[in-house]
Amino acid sequence: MRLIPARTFQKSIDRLDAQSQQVIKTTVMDLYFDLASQGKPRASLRFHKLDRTVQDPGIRSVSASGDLRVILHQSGDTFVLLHADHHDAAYDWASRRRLQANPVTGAMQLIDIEEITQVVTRQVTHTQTFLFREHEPSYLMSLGVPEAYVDAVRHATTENFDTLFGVLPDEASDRLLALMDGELVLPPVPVPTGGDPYAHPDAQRHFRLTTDERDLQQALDGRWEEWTVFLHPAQRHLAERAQSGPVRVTGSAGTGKTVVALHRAAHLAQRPDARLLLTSYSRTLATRLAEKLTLLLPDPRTRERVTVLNLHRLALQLARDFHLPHQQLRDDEVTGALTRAAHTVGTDLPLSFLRAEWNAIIEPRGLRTWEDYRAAPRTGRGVPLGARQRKAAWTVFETMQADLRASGQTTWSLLCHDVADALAARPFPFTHVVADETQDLGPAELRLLRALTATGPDDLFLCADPGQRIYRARHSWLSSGIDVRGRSSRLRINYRTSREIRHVADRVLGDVRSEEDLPESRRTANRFSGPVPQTQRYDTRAAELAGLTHWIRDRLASGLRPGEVAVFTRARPGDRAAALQAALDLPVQTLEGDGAHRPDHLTLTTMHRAKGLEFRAVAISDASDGVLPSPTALRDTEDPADREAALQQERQLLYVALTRAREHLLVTHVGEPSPFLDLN
Ligand SMILES: Nc1ncnc2c1ncn2[C@@H]1O[C@H](COP(=O)(O)OP(=O)(O)OP(=O)(O)O)[C@@H](O)[C@H]1O
Repeated sequence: MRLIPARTFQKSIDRLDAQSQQVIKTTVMDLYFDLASQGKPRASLRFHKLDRTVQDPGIRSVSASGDLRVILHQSGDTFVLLHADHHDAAYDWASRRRLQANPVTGAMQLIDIEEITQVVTRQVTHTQTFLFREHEPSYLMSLGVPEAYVDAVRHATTENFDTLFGVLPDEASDRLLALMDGELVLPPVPVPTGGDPYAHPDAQRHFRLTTDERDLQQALDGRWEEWTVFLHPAQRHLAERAQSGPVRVTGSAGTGKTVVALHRAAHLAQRPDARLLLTSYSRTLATRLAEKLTLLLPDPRTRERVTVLNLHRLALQLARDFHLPHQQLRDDEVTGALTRAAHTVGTDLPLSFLRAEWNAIIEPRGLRTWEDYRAAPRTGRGVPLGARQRKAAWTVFETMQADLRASGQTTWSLLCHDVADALAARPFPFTHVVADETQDLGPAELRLLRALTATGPDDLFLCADPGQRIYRARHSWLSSGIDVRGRSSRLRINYRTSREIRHVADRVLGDVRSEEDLPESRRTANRFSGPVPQTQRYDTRAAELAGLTHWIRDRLASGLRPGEVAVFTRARPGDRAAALQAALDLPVQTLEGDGAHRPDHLTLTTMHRAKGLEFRAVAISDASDGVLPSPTALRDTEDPADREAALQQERQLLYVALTRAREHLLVTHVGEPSPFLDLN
């Protein structure tokens, strides 16, 4: 006997009130014990087939207390828990569902028949170019398209595929998107004759196969969040597959890259000799990763094999251990040091040029000698440099570096290079490195990551979205010794945001290029629809604050908790935190500390700190002309290439902020809107 919970079952229990949830849990455990011990449920559960209105003859109902019902499917001694709800709603749900194996892959699929009828009707009214018409039905089914949807898929057009992809199983949408990107998509291996339709990787996205009593109890206690158990086949493949070298996982915002990084870390940590680093950009993100990893690795002995630390802290820790200079200069202090060196040397090169050259070439690459600088390519720099000028510039940089060394000071990139150099003479601290948010790593950080573990199988696993690069200019990974060719994969199912929010964010972002300067496809399928994002103009800051307060109150009144709502600003929020706190009479957190999740706090923070996080409702405050792009970010960008890069980073920053929202999005501006919001 098997009792298999489906993803739909867990989602349905989540929607019930606490008391009903408890009743359902007790009923399911009773059912489990009855089936396991005597092969049939006790009479009081009123286990029975549903009437003729149901499309699938395998559908059954079980009575929990009162009018609560559990809908399940029986086939021989396999029982699948599908749904739980009050009587009428449960029966209505059941009347529209069919559980059937895909005729080509053999994987079990749950189908919503009414949805098909609606989608097919909508699809066939269109007469534009059909996207998948040339593909044979059997090929489409081999990609995971349920038989009942084949017709709709063959009628999909560039205008309506988005809605269709929202209702197809994720694995099918993912493969169809890959076809649209021009990839050769190989079907998954089908279930062998006589094999188990629930064991196929496609089915594991929807059904939890291994169920003993403890496992079932955990599911019922809500200890399996969807992302912990129901991985998409592409995510599972990436998390579990042995790799011959560095891997790059890419995907636009909300496509589950962090989830894959967590599962990859948990998978590698099963090896008894593993010493693994799981890292991300900021302290907040590392804290969140650590919280989530514990869900995947409840056994402390396995968990101990993983160090979760943001790269800054790790580098600083190693620099201290290795007795390297680690007192880091702030940006303005770097400018001061450069000004002093220029003065000592007596150059006539403009300071803005020297600063840009230091930022783009010398510091990130850790250039220490004239020979290295002379040989360094200046591709992408707008201002050409003659040999004499180059030598003159180097004299300034050399003087500055000598000054820094003499006073035990350094900069972030130089520190990374020093630590990487020191590691070369020591045993590798880690057997594997899994890193998230790596689009923001420059040459220095990449070199450090590379130096942390030996080159070889399963060494580096890097998740990145080039569209979310907000700290660094584009930089080739290959030139930093990280070769992911043949080991690069894209995730295409967006689990976070509504289709409406994604559309706005994608339009703000525009085209994106990869680390190696190749165009990046950003096609994704969203799993749900939501309210249309709003843009609101105000004439004064005070009116804007009042508008924001009103919007937040509405969200809270509609049932959202304070921890599910966030406001993001381009500049530091300053006294706005206190003003919002007073207006709403709620605690407000700015994420400047450890970044731990506080469900009773509203979040008000910068767009930069929003990176990697998510909220049900997000307001972007003061996205006004003159504020975004930030004039400070564009300062010292006389070189057109620098200016273009800075503008692109500001645009990507807005994209990051917009894509933190799951359901509700408000963008406000005081006076004219940011030019990035001009979407026509
Ligand atoms: N297989 C899955 N099933 C259900 N939910 C998932 C799955 N994978 C990811 N999610 C959910 O989707 C949301 C986005 O996931 P995640 O943060 O991993 O995306 P991301 O690609 O790292 O996003 P970003 O680049 O914007 O930070 C999270 O709420 C996560 O729990």
